[in-house]
Amino acid sequence: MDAPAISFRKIGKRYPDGTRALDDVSLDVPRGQFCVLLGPSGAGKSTLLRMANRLAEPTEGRVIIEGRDLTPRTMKPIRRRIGMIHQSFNLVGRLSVAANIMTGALPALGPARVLAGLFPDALKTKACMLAASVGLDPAHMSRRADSLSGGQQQRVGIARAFMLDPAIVLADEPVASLDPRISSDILALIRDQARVRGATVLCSLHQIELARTFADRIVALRHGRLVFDGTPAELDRNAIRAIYGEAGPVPIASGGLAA
Ligand SMILES: Nc1ncnc2c1ncn2[C@@H]1O[C@H](COP(=O)(O)OP(=O)(O)OP(=O)(O)O)[C@@H](O)[C@H]1O
Repeated sequence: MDAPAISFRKIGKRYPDGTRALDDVSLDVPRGQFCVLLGPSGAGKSTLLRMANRLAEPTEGRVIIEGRDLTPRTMKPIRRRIGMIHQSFNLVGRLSVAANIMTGALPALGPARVLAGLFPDALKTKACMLAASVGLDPAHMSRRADSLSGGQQQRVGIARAFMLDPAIVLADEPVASLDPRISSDILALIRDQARVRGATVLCSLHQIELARTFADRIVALRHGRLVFDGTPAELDRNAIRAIYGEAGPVPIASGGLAA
């Protein structure tokens, strides 16, 4: 049987200032799954997600990607297999949309070629194809990234994440900086792009309704511990209370619920 795309085994994380962010978290994400991480602010979602490409290091436990232990030695080849989508897009505002999309090839090209803007023609063709598939107009390609709307910038972020045909996409609150009205469009885009390419998605969210709509599976953290693991249908009132406590999640403007 295939190894899971991502395995977290007994993960603990204590930051240098003593903050205990994660405690004994074990989770297998099978290949092709759209797995959403829920939990109140400070629950440890970002810390766990960032461990999958070693942007954060566990103080206890193991991270295994497609059957291989993630270590300083294996990090480079494994990072080529992983795309990342950020909450605040993380684009270089003064660079063109095309250049931003092509920076997604950095793990393969290396920083020197990317900084010099030396992109092979095949990558330029691929960037155009990806831009079209995320709904960007060809006229956008030469525009500065910071001249685009937030929703358009996140489309650039999604195209960039798929540049190296990743097996895994990590999406860290990808709609938190966006107008709630376009959050569904952006999540649908991530899900559909991943589905077409057979990629696994681990995505942290604050909005329960969006999690229910898009997730194959929902996993939740509270105070750094796993407190829920089930299908969207299993995320009932009791589960929500276990995740967010008596006060419950905070309502947000879209009519959905946020932590
Ligand atoms: N670099 C750091 N140094 C010290 N503590 C940190 C650091 N990064 C995160 N933390 C702490 O670790 C805990 C988990 O943080 P994390 O960002 O993973 O939570 P989260 O669930 O993603 O929160 P949010 O939804 O607000 O983004 C919090 O208490 C946070 O303050």
